[in-house]
Amino acid sequence: MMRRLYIASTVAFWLAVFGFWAADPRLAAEAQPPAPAGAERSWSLADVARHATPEDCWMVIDGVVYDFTAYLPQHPSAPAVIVAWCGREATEAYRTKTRGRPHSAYADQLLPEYRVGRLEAP
Ligand code: HEM
Repeated sequence: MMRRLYIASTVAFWLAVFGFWAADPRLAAEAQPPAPAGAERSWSLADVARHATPEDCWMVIDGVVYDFTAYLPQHPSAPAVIVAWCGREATEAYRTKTRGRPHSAYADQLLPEYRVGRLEAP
């Protein structure tokens, strides 16, 4: 009788251990390797133009598409200065701040966080 109880509880223990292991979300993450670099999404200018409001603001800078919606409230200028570029190709505006002077290296470092893909080849 005790022997059966011992075997049953041992089996139950290891089943529980296996169950927690199999349910670990980190395993699911490992099962799906990150998308290869070439698999980044491409967007057309028409796609970008559909995100042209302060509540949904995409831009293209140097062929890269960014979603700056979350950044807009942090931008140091008057909102209108940057919002005017939502939904548009904004490389020149970014390079010159529309005032003939470039953004700082710090500003450049912020860009990758907002990247959502590349502009598709014409
Ligand atoms: C594309 C349209 C944009 C325009 C027209 C624009 C314009 C400006 C202006 C007028 C200023 C304040 C005046 C000055 O510092 O000279 C400024 C500052 C700044 N902007 Fe922008 N900006 C744009 C996009 C961005 C983006 C996308 C970022 C970063 C994600 C950014 C980051 C900053 C930062 C960090 C500053 C503080 C000064 C500096 O570090 O250069 N801006 N911008």
